[in-house]
Amino acid sequence: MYLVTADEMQRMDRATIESFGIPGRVLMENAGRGATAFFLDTLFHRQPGSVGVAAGRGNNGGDGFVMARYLHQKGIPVTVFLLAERSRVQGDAATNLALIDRMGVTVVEMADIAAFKAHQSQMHHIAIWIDAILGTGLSSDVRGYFRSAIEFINQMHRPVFAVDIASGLNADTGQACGVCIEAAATATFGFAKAGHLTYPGRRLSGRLKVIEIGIPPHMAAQVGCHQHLITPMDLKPALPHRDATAHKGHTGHLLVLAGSPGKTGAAAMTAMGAMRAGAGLVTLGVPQSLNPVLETLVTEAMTVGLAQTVQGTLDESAFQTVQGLMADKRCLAVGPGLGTDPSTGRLLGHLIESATMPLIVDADGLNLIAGNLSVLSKKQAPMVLTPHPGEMARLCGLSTADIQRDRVSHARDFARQHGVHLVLKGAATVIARPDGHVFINPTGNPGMAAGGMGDVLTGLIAGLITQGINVSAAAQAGVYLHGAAADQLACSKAATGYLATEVLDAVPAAMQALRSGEDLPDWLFTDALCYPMGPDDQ
Ligand SMILES: NC(=O)C1=CN([C@@H]2O[C@H](COP(=O)(O)OP(=O)(O)OC[C@H]3O[C@@H](n4cnc5c(N)ncnc54)[C@H](O)[C@@H]3O)[C@@H](O)[C@H]2O)[C@H](O)CC1
Ligand SMILES: [K+]
Repeated sequence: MYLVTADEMQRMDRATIESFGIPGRVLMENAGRGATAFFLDTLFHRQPGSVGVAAGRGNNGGDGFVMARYLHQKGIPVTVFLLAERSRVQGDAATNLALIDRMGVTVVEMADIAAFKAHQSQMHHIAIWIDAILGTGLSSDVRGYFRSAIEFINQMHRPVFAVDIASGLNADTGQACGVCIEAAATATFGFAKAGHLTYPGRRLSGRLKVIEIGIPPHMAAQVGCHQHLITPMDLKPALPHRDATAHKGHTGHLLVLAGSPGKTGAAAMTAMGAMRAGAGLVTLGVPQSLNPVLETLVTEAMTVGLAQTVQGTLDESAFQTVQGLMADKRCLAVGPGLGTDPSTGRLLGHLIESATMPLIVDADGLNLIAGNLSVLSKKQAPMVLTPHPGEMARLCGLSTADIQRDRVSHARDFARQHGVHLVLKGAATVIARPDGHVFINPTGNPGMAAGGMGDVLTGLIAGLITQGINVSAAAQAGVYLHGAAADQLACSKAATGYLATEVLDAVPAAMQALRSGEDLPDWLFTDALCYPMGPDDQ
């Protein structure tokens, strides 16, 4: 499912009006009518009461006027608080303002902060707010009058319904521009915006529904949109298919190189992640002194002890043996618990240069290449890197806070520059392809902030590649299934405290649910997909 930027949305909006002759007023009408239906379903029927529409002077305000009209027609008490001089409202918004005037909707004009303050007592009676202050036209940090108005609405602690996007939220990055409405629900138009699905925007948007307003769907590809939300519908066709006559020789063989003293669990969970994803065979190469431990830790995978350094990490001299092991493998996963010995780093360099099958690098593997990114240009086969924000910061020579401020751009730029698939982990994991397309994951929950989860993910992605599906689809499906399995545990067990090994065990059921289940609901409970599954379930 496409996710769009503010600029792409504006271009689609314009193209729809100009090329198809659909008037802007019709789009605004569709937007306001669709938003009203979602507003009534999701917030109003639970907490009926007087409605306040906080409206700006642009088209976002115009959508708010349309909503006020529909609510008024239904006999719902509604007051429009216009945060601008009437004379500054223009175009379709002005047309709709004139309409509600004629229908007798109360419009309170508050041209400046003084007028706003003068009407505060009237606003205290509002039970539920519609935020139509700023939409995709937001162009800078919110200051002055609008900042005070947004803070005032947030401080009232009434449910807020955002029109298109919570006012103050950057539609592209999901960051608050100085201040932002904290919405309980958002109706957005045409397409979800990238900022709705990236934190903190995802939390600030509440429940999100995309309202169809008449923009032809093919427009997204036409204007060059390159961001996507991962959905079951998109994933299903790419999942590995298993023939009735399949045997383990058909389902692929993976080589995992992982582990060092004190980090044997990472190696075991990576291998088991691949098995849980359905890989036919997994061989786990570990420093030789750890082989006896791994033999008992993993029952289903085969293990091989390899040459080690004095610190007990994999040694460069293991390369020849590893080359032999690589001969019949469909995928190579390197990094979990590997340690950062320079000799291990040289071994990894040789692997990157020589591997002819997809190679996935995680954890210490990433730390080992962070100081030597030029090695990436020597790769022969597709590579997947799976950094968490701290590892990404090391790869980019930036701080973690820098990365988190614009996760999508950093992931996309790195993937493009180095020709790799980049999985930037964390809430709303971002997967960037070398061609610049970016995929955002809807599944997962804060209970996953625990040791071992990343090792499981590496195993899942590697296990899917091993079964022959393309690298991009494997990265997306692995990330989605990892989060879906954890969501299942968060619902059935507890929000925190479940273990990475339990996520492993929950993967097959998550895969089954993905294969046979439905698409995402037509609205998203963006902050926790697994909790109430419909507007009436809360
Ligand atoms: N997507 C569609 O096809 C449709 C969208 N609609 C709605 O239109 C808005 C976008 O409307 P626009 O008039 O371009 O901008 P806004 O209403 O978001 O902004 C209005 C106004 O605010 C000023 N402004 C910008 N930034 C700031 C700031 N930081 N502080 C103060 N003021 C600011 C700016 O100058 C603008 O003039 C979209 O979100 C939808 O809700 C259509 O109704 C239907 C088609
Ligand atoms: K808004």
